[in-house]
Amino acid sequence: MTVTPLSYQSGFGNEFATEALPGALPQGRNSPQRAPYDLYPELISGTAFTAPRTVNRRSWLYRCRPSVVAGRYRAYARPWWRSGAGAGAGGPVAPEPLRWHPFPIPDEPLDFIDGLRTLVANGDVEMQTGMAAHVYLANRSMQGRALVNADGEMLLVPQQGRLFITTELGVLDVKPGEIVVVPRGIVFKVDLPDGPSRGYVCENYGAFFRLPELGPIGSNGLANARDFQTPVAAYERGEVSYELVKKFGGALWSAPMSHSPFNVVAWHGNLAPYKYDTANFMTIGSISHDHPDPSIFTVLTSPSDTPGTANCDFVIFPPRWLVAEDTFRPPWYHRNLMSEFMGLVYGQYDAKPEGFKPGGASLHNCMVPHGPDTEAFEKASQAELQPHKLEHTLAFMFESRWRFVPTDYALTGGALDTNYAECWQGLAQRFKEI
Ligand SMILES: O=C(O)Cc1cc(O)ccc1O
Ligand SMILES: [Fe+2]
Repeated sequence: MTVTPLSYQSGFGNEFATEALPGALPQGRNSPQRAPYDLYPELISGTAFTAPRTVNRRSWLYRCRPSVVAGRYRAYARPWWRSGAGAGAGGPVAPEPLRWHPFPIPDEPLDFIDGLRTLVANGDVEMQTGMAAHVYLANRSMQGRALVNADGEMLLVPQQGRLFITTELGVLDVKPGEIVVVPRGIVFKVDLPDGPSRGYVCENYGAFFRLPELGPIGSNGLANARDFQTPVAAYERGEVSYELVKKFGGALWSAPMSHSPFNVVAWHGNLAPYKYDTANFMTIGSISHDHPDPSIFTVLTSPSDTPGTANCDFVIFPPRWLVAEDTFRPPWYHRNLMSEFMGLVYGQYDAKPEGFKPGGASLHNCMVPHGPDTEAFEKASQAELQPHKLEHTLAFMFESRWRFVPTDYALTGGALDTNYAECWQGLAQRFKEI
């Protein structure tokens, strides 16, 4: 790679333009008869050509060889990476809340691809709807291989260990607390500079993630566009052989390449990977009374065809001040239409201070009742309501309009907390008719 130290372009969905060699980006046209440095122009579109301008995404890549130069694909069986509502064993999904202890990172050599385990999924990759939530449990960098996902965009939430991500469009260094999104169809590889690493992945089969509308909040707030960081062009020199692993139609495939797929010398456009530091999230909350809906914590949303009812919302619960008066401050008890998958990057989550651990997960599907555990209820209903800062904590939620189906790995892989529902059984009747 030619770029050290890493630099980024700022903004969300901009018309970015970047070249690793001076003059490599054609000016005034996209596909000149001969491009500078005899590079091949190549288009990647992330939306239909005719998608409305505001949601149209495409980029022009100027590369040493076009992507079509690759060997034949063979099936690459990886049973842990599952797709869509058929991801489970096939039986009905019990209407139970589920929780998982932290997923242990195995000792056997596993890179990001082989260490990926699907926990829950919904929708259908063929219909471009729904999503999967995975964990990755990896202990070595992807050596001589690259990954490309035709089924969806990949939102990575590192929980332990930094990720050094090489993409066709440049490189990103992502630490826990930050997230990274690689669009559908962009080739990437994951190196692990910190050794054994764990994190969560949202594989979004639906509409690409975008910033939520701000409504009465106004023109600033939540995740601000300028805090998103997209890499500058960087390319690998020389004839290095690669294995290209492709997710396509719910299955994995592998093809040999006699050169690096990371051979893009310049690019421009608005379809690009980006990272975001959740520390920059401008959190909004109640400064009078009551616990607001968690939609105020939406970082990114993938809409569905029904307005306001997301294919997937990516929501964070970051450090913040709690100041609401005469208010039960943790989440209320609730049953929701939307299905909720949660993970914890670090610290404690206020509704489940003990049982929900960093590196673990929970699932509350459509209309499955849940809320603070007994201990959290006792504490919060008696606490003296001073301004209080929730510190050193970062939980998140992938929330979807479609019910999640847990996989075999999720149910029988050893991390399931079989006593989860016990955490509410101490909620005795307190009602007294006077
Ligand atoms: O269930 C959860 O812990 C997530 C959540 C948090 C909150 O503050 C309100 C609703 C909600 O689903
Ligand atoms: Fe909830």
